[in-house]
Amino acid sequence: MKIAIDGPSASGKSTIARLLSQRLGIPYLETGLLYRFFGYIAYKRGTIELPPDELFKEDFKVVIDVGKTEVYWKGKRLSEELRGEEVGRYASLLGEVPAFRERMIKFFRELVGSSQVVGEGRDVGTHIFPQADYKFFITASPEERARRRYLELKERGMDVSYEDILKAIQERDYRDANRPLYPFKPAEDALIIDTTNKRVEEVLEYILSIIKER
Ligand SMILES: Nc1ncnc2c1ncn2[C@@H]1O[C@H](COP(=O)(O)OP(=O)(O)OP(=O)(O)O)[C@@H](O)[C@H]1O
Ligand SMILES: Nc1ccn([C@H]2C[C@H](O)[C@@H](COP(=O)(O)O)O2)c(=O)n1
Repeated sequence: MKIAIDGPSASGKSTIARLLSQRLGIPYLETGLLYRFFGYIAYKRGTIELPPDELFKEDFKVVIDVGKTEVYWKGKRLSEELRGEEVGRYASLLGEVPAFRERMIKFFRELVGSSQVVGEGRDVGTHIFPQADYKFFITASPEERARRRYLELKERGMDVSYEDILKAIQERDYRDANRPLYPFKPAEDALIIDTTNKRVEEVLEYILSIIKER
């Protein structure tokens, strides 16, 4: 079984996908983490003008398992290095490059093959696994998503402002949705779930009820 969970930044899709993976015992693929990894490489080099084939020559490894996706670079697991807004911005800018996105789609398909997966990101249900058995699009208002991201980064001890995060989210939403090729949008057959006024547990139980119904 393949489940696609897509949605905009800070909508809560990683939280839901990770919990769903654990409840179902199916490996979790956090595609945004790989975009963030290459965004990190581009950030360190100060440019996104990097051919996909050159980026993929990096010494990296991806491990997907129940409840987790891990990225290793030169043998070291990267985590906090990938979570900041600046790396996210570089990741988003790379996501605008069609050749890079096509290379990422190929990479994810080869990584998962015919195995079961809960795939989460922006284009899992539209392009990575269009034949997924279930497709959910998790969203929330920009203000609520900024609030969630603000609380998340503050809990990590980062000195951030709600206003800056809201602006970054709105800019990224606009950029992701207005890409000439591969614009960010829900799959036509995705079930859209607005979580603005919903708790994580409510969203998870609702999704599980949909999966168990079939
Ligand atoms: N329904 C919810 N209500 C309140 N907070 C939530 C909800 N869902 C997730 N959160 C919190 O919002 C923050 C962002 O969630 P998460 O990282 O899952 O979003 P995301 O869509 O994967 O973000 P991104 O794609 O930008 O990485 C986390 O701190 C998470 O605990
Ligand atoms: N499948 C994906 C996953 C992510 N991206 C881009 C878009 C985001 O701005 C950025 C970071 O992802 P996040 O950690 O916020 O999920 O990477 C994409 O274009 N396609």
